[in-house]
Amino acid sequence: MKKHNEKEISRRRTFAIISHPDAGKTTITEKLLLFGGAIQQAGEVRARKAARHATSDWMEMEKQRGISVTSSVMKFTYRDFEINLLDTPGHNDFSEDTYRTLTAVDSVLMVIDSVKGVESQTKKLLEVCRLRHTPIMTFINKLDREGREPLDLLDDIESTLNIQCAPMTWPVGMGKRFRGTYHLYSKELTFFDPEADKGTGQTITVKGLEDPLLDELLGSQVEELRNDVELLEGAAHPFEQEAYLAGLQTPVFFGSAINTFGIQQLLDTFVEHAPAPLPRETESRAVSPYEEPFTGFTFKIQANMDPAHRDRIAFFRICSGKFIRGMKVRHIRLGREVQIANATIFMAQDRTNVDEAYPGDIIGIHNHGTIKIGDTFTQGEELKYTGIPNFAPEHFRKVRLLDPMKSKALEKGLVQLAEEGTTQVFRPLMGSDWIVGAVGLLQFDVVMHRLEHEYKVKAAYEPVSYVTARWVTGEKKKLEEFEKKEAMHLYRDGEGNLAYLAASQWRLDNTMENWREIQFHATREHS
Ligand SMILES: Nc1nc2c(ncn2[C@@H]2O[C@H](COP(=O)(O)OP(=O)(O)OP(=O)(O)O)[C@@H](O)[C@H]2O)c(=O)[nH]1
Repeated sequence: MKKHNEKEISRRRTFAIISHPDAGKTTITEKLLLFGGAIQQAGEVRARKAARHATSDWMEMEKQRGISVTSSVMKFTYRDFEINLLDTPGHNDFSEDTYRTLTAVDSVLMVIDSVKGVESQTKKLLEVCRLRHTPIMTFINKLDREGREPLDLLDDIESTLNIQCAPMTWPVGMGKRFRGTYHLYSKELTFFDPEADKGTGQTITVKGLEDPLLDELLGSQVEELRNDVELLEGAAHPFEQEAYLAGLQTPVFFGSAINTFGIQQLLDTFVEHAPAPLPRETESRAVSPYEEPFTGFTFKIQANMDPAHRDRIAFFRICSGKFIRGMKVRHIRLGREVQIANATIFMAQDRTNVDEAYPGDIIGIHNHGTIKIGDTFTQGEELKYTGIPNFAPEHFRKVRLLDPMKSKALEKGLVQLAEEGTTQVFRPLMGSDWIVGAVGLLQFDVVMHRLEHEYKVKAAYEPVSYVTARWVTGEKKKLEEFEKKEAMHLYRDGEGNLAYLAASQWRLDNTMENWREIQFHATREHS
């Protein structure tokens, strides 16, 4: 098969950073952008983020919507590579979008705080990567602080996340005694020097660990390094590109992001080893990025700046072919030809109109609610990309309508907001109160605010005792029986799919145990 656009595709890297809040994601993003020349000084990303988080009040956040759109995708170049870094909202704005973004990347960078080890949010995000065998590169951050023993950290990653570690660099000391890292493959010793440009002092290549030059350079700390590396032989794995690409092994780097130390090593290995855009599955076949016809899918919808217009931006991942402004494409779900006259590409600093784009790139398509998450666009072929699911919510609220005359408007608002994908809505089989479910708590405030301002509906939340949900499917008769017996806990989501809500994990496990013929799903593909 002829490889179309080969040069452009092979130099693209599309990835996201996964980490627990405070591990250093923003700091690393900033340093990566500095290397890419996309920002001139450290602090720019943080300033934008601070503006976004200055208040948890949604009114304020709404003013900042433009900012969150721009920082959702950051495109920059490094050496000859075109890099798309997709933001995974953390803290307050953690939502289903955070999970779904991971379905649109080709690899991820996992950041671990050396003091804290593997933390809960990292674990959750990694589970999502596992669904697609996404390749993972690891950066262990904050070596300038007294953290856990490096061997202990590798053990934590291996056992908690069930992935092999292949250390690429190894730290010499930590905290006040942090001297730098030794590269296990290039045999380079790189000195940490917080005073130097980019936190990095001299780099000296030695002949190996036994080289007496190391004794001279490291003094008494050389034994520590030798002992650690000897222990590594039994405890860790040599780097294997295939195992990394299969998501079975993660290459590990050590550094200090705030001091820019270790970032360039990481970035160089990343562009050289991380995968270029990969083939993607559709319901009928896998599509290679090198195919000539243009195809791709939507993974995120964001309401635009002006709430009065219900204008939305669909974040669209290109999977094959070449995008050219003004091109006609087929919107598969609607079975309609549409012209994409106006798309946006997200540069690290701002948004610009895009004239052409390639697989791996993310473009923003303006629309008035016609595009939904998971929608496929092609140049004619009937394809539907898979693997862009909804994720089961973890928080729930009952919605109480304050003006009974507005029940239609409430329904419309809840369903439309759910279509944007950060919340889900559930209508009970018995009773009439809607339930909103979300992966992150801030989304509840967002829904209330938008119901009031965009749909003119006044409502309030009431607590409800659910903690988890599963979509259920099964053979017709069994499902009817299940519906009858469990009706109190059964709901239909915005698209009419049956879902079971449970008040505890124990309750869910128990129900699953009792209803073995019913299938319970933690994710649901878009119809
Ligand atoms: N000592 C030390 N502190 C660091 C390092 N990297 C980041 N930090 C600090 O750790 C804190 C969190 O860093 P961020 O980059 O904001 O972390 P984040 O993961 O983006 O956090 P959220 O945006 O809250 O999710 C900040 O105070 C940073 O200055 C490092 O290498 N060493």
